Amino acid sequence: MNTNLNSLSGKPVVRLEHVGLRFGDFEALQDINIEIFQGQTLALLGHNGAGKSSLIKLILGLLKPTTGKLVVNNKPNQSSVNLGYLPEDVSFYDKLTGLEVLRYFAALKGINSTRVKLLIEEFELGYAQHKPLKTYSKGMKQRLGVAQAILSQPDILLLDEPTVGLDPQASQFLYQKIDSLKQQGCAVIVCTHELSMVEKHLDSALLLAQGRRVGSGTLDELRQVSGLKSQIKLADFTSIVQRDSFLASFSQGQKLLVDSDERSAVVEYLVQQKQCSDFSVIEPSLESIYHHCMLQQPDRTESNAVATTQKSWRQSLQQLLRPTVSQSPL
Ligand SMILES: Nc1ncnc2c1ncn2[C@@H]1O[C@H](COP(=O)(O)OP(=O)(O)OP(=O)(O)O)[C@@H](O)[C@H]1O
Repeated sequence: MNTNLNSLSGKPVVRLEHVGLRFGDFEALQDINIEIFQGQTLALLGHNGAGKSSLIKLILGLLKPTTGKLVVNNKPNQSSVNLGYLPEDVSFYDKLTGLEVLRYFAALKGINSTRVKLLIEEFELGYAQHKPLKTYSKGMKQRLGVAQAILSQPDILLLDEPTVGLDPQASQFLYQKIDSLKQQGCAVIVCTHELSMVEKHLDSALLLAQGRRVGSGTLDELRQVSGLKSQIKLADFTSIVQRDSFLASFSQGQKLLVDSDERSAVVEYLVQQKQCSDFSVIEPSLESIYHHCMLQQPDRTESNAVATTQKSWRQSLQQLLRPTVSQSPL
């Protein structure tokens, strides 16, 4: 199945058709079909070992697909594409200063010093630019890492866990930068486990489990496909539901639970009923969609001798979620 990640405008800059990747006997990725668009952010999600970093390395050209076809920016190979990359564990030589690091990468890429100065300012590193990296905090190093990744003003930016270990403000800062790059037409691919943070910034998501696609699309598309219900909270729930049989038919606990295709009709009804105007709608979060998609997967680990850890991952997730999922789909 071809997963056109969304129907938003923009040019596809990355296309994978039936892409598979093997390491010896181990299938790290299987039958991945995606298109990634200019000016959009794709969140790449999945458990540890799902294949996210491998997919990023395929797009970068650091790995070659074992099967299928991968086209990046309509070019025959990635060496002629302007790509930016922040690896998972970014580490620079820590005796160099921030400025020296950026100058070094700029020289490698033939970029002038004006761009370096601009990025130092933009990433708020001016006060520390002459200090060695061993004195930098995690947040400063990540800001420097992202500045390095966008030195060449890439068409495609790949960020492998850019906000891991960062405080909420530092993460927010990086996501604001990512948003502004995307507005300039860059296609951004972010691999992360921080679902609530990325949820506010993504245009689409690809969910992987054990190397397979288990969900993809915009948040709305993922909500629709998951079948998870939205919650509607009413200020005066009990008295309203007691006198309204239509609303009562959706009630569960102290809230209304509605399918995505019922939501707008129920909201419209509430707006028309003047006594029920004080309400809020809570849609299924990316995190709940993620857990739902993961739990829908058949356990294929018996057939894959290398995947013992993935099996234990699945068991712990089931244990963790079983009570919540059985009480409420939200
Ligand atoms: N060079 C390699 N040789 C053999 N197996 C590999 C290699 N690189 C990755 N793998 C395996 O491929 C699978 C996918 O790894 P990958 O690093 O892509 O996962 P990931 O989703 O990025 O995980 P994490 O969230 O932990 O970073 C894992 O089982 C991993 O052990």
